[in-house]
Amino acid sequence: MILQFCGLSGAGKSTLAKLVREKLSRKGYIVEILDGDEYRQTLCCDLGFSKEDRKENLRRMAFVAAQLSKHGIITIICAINPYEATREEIRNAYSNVKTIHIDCSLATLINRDTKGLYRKALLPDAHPEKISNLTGVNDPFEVPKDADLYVNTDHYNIGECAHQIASFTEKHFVLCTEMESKVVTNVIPLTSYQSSVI
Ligand SMILES: Nc1ncnc2c1ncn2[C@@H]1O[C@H](COP(=O)(O)OS(=O)(=O)O)[C@@H](OP(=O)(O)O)[C@H]1O
Ligand SMILES: Nc1ncnc2c1ncn2[C@@H]1O[C@H](COP(=O)(O)OP(=O)(O)O)[C@@H](O)[C@H]1O
Repeated sequence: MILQFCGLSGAGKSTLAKLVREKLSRKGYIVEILDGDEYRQTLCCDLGFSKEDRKENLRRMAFVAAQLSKHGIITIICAINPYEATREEIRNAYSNVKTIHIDCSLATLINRDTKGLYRKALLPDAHPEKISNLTGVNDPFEVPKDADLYVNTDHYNIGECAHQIASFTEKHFVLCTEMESKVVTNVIPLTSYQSSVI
């Protein structure tokens, strides 16, 4: 299973992914997080923030996610993932992909500004520290029309949001042997999966 998060910087993707991993691990699930921040320092260190580069970033992350997902690992793609076409491409390319929109208002994000990115993006154009291409400020975010789950981190606290995602994941988790080809065979009930990993 692949959880394709999307949402603006600071919306809570990494925080919630870690908490969801913690909650699900306690129940015997194996969860891996592919974090955009980490991938951009390693596998995707050649990429910037143009539309094409973001698309390529997601393509690589989705490929890795699918490799892990084939083995029953719940894999969270934790990236801004701003374009509908890219999200759709990932949904079409791999099996059991769920899109989770981690939403938060820009006003709250500017207030949180955990990485100082919003301050820099909002500087005057000529300022030497000014950054461009910050999603939600000077780069687009296409709101998903058909997210499988919508989580609002303005209105719900961290614990409540993590609970919403973990419950959703448990409800939709199936372990298949032929994930990639979309031929869903040998669906193993969770109970036998859990007893085999514990
Ligand atoms: N324009 C710009 N300039 C500098 N830094 C930026 C910019 N946009 C994003 N970031 C930072 O990069 C982190 C990873 O981005 P992503 O890989 O998730 O982006 S994308 O999915 O490819 O659109 C992203 O991580 P998060 O803050 O966790 O979302 C940001 O810290
Ligand atoms: N309901 C919430 N869910 C997730 N994070 C929240 C929430 N409320 C406040 N926060 C805070 O917002 C920040 C989100 O940062 P982070 O998880 O790194 O976001 P992202 O990965 O989307 O860039 C953290 O400092 C976190 O404590």
